[in-house]
Amino acid sequence: MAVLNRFAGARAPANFYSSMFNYYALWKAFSSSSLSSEVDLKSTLLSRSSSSRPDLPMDRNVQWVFLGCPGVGKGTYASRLSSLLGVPHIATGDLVREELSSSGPLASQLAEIVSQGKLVSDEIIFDLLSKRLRASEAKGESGFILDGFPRTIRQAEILEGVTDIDLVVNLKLREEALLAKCLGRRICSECGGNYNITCIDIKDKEGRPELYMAPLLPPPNCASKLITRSDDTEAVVKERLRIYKETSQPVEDFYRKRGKLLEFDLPGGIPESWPKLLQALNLEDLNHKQSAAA
Ligand SMILES: Nc1ncnc2c1ncn2[C@@H]1O[C@H](COP(=O)(O)OP(=O)(O)O)[C@@H](O)[C@H]1O
Repeated sequence: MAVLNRFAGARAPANFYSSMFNYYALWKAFSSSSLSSEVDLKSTLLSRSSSSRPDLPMDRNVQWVFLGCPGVGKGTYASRLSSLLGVPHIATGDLVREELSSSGPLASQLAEIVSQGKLVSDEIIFDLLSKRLRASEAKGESGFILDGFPRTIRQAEILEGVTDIDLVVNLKLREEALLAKCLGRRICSECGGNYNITCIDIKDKEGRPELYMAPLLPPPNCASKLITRSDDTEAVVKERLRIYKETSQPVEDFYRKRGKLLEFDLPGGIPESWPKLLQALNLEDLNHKQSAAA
């Protein structure tokens, strides 16, 4: 249970609450460019932390982050782990798409940014994330697995300043597979299920399979309702990959230096990768117990 104890060790460290003033000091460091939405995120996260006050012998749920290039499968694995651990899976890309499909005031601005593969401003992201965290708190949820956030060093610094992240899982996959996986991605317009019609089959020099990922085909009731994300075109995916390398890859180093990064090379599709990921996270027993109870 080494990894789980170290990272998922549910109890907040003893100095977590006494160091809140440091968080405030750190927060103030950003205040020259401070945005009201950042303040919202801070107060939301602090109020979530204070719901497990140190004088109450209460554990808190995991607070994890998933990093990785577009197409790597962050959503797939983060969502499976969130069901296993009983915490919400919060994907900022989903929050952006929900806002986009609403008739809210931000929709047209977001449509333009997303269609070019660019990053949305920190102000908008903090605002969407704060709202989402408040909604989950109102439902009595605690902990989270963040997917797609933080994506810049500034976002990482702000998050680090307002709450304790236990573990950052960095999913990695060969570059050749990423573009193909984005282009093969399909979503059921009715249930929101994620599928992939691409079969990745990369051979080594002797023609042996080096990376094989079977397609993830939809069940018959979703098959006629599949849609493609508007930003999953070749030109936009290439731009998202470029921006990831330039702006988001430094976030890996940020967490590596803090000893929070768990690198995970995907060995193949879900059948090969999921058990290995559970092993790396020391969650095999929990998975077995839940499967047996189901
Ligand atoms: N943390 C973030 N900061 C800025 N923009 C974001 C963030 N998360 C999502 N977005 C916006 O939403 C889009 C879709 O995000 P996501 O679904 O995570 O895509 P990807 O497949 O590229 O990881 C991004 O291209 C970006 O425009």
